[in-house]
Amino acid sequence: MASITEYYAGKSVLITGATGFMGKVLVEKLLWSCPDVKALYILVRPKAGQSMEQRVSHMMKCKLFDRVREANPDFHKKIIPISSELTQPGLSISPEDVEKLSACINIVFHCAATIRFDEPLKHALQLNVIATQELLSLAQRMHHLEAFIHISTAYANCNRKHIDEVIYPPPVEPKKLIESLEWMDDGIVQDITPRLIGDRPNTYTYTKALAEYVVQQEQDKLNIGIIRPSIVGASWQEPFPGWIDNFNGPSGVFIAAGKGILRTMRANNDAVADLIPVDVVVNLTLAVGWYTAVHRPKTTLVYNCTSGGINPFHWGEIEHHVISSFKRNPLEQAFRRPNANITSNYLINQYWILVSHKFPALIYDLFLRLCGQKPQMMRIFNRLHKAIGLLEYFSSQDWEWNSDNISMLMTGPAGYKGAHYSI
Ligand SMILES: CCCCCCCC/C=C\CCCCCCCC(=O)SCCNC(=O)CCNC(=O)[C@H](O)C(C)(C)COP(=O)(O)OP(=O)(O)OC[C@H]1O[C@@H](n2cnc3c(N)ncnc32)[C@H](O)[C@@H]1OP(=O)(O)O
Ligand SMILES: NC(=O)C1=CN([C@@H]2O[C@H](COP(=O)(O)OP(=O)(O)OC[C@H]3O[C@@H](n4cnc5c(N)ncnc54)[C@H](OP(=O)(O)O)[C@@H]3O)[C@@H](O)[C@H]2O)C=CC1
Repeated sequence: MASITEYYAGKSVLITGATGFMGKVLVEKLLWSCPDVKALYILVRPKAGQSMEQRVSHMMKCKLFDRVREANPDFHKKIIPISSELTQPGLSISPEDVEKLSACINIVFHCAATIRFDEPLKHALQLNVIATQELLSLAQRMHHLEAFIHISTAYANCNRKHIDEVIYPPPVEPKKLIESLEWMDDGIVQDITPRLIGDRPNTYTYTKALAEYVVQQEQDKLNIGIIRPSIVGASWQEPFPGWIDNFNGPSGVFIAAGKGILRTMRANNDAVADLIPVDVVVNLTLAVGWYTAVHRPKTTLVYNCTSGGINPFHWGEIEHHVISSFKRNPLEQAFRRPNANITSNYLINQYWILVSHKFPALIYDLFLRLCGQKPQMMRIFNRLHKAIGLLEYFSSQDWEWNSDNISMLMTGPAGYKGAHYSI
């Protein structure tokens, strides 16, 4: 049986979301560990005044690609950007590109999504569900497709306490929801969103659950694997320890604590902080791609890519590590000396918000005004409070994920023994 590296040799891979946090690490790892991969086609849109080409060339200059660049200065020749805006019909891929992709792609990794918790439902649906449907249709036109790997989230079913590696019935039939929202204006959709999402905390988890169902519907036509990472954090080992380029999830909270801005947050000290390093998720993704293509499981396999069941770490411990490491390595231009406490008590948290957040912000803004500068601290705290308000749901409770399929992948007859792809 071909090893993972052998499997990818000569293959053409399509990646969505390659400019994102996880996508970039996936591209790098493929180029590094599978140097004989034939080509990586990446769907990219122009953004923030930069053309697709400018964005890709900027991305390849990133420190993340240093080791690949050193090993093969021509590595960029393997990356073939395809212009695509995923929210447009047909993913706005030109007919020539559709033809090209249909003729050559062997494996698809679908990483693109909106991961914002406050995304309006229509947009989250458009990107996370409708674009996924469109990509599945495109995949069905690919003559040599061996596997379609969809990146979901461990929190797609966070309305349950115990989460198995199965696709649960969707909260609503996606097709019906898409049809009904089509004629509603944004105001109406906003009004009914809380009723629709029900016991899920945001439109992100809701639409990711719908997307899983949409993907599973194609299991008779495509060879599918679904990966559900929990809270994806900085890299553990590869390409070097600690790589991260965003403020999503806890990383923004950590930075705010390191800057001495965040002093209090509501979380459960004893709840498991299910963090998973991005390189571990990417290793698993490549292993799942290989397994799905080579072993062709009869039904869609779901992989709960979580850490809490194997190596539990708690929010209370995180508080200790974050604060002590920022004390040892202080950040530049900190507002105050780092010192943050987490509490599960609402009233205590409100008290400290008043005393340690709002009052100092007020004083500092007064000082800025007196110096003839624009006040800014209260605005920063308001944004921080909005962000942590959206995160609290995840830091205040525990989930239990079954991870039998991950164990099967690592230790079963197909066990890939971890070399170069440790998970
Ligand atoms: C002492 C420590 C204690 C520890 C306790 C820790 C507790 C942590 C708790 C719980 C974590 C649980 C998490 C669960 C996760 C589930 C897992 C998943 O499945 S997926 C991922 C989930 N998705 C998200 O994490 C998105 C969450 N974020 C959002 O939804 C939004 O960002 C939001 C609503 C929080 C804020 O939105 P806005 O619009 O106010 O801000 P914006 O657009 O994000 O960025 C603010 C500014 O920062 C810049 N910025 C962002 N990233 C940057 C970067 N890398 N470099 C420089 N600037 C950056 C931006 O450009 C922007 O600046 P400009 O206003 O445009 O000037
Ligand atoms: N980060 C996390 O903690 C977790 C993430 N996940 C899942 O992992 C996947 C990747 O997440 P992550 O890398 O963190 O997310 P990012 O936000 O960093 O990346 C999202 C990617 O999707 C692309 N994208 C978004 N909108 C469009 C669009 N309209 N057209 C074309 N491309 C678009 C972005 O492109 P552009 O650069 O142009 O914006 C970017 O490449 C997602 O499916 C997410 O749900 C799951 C669990 C945890």
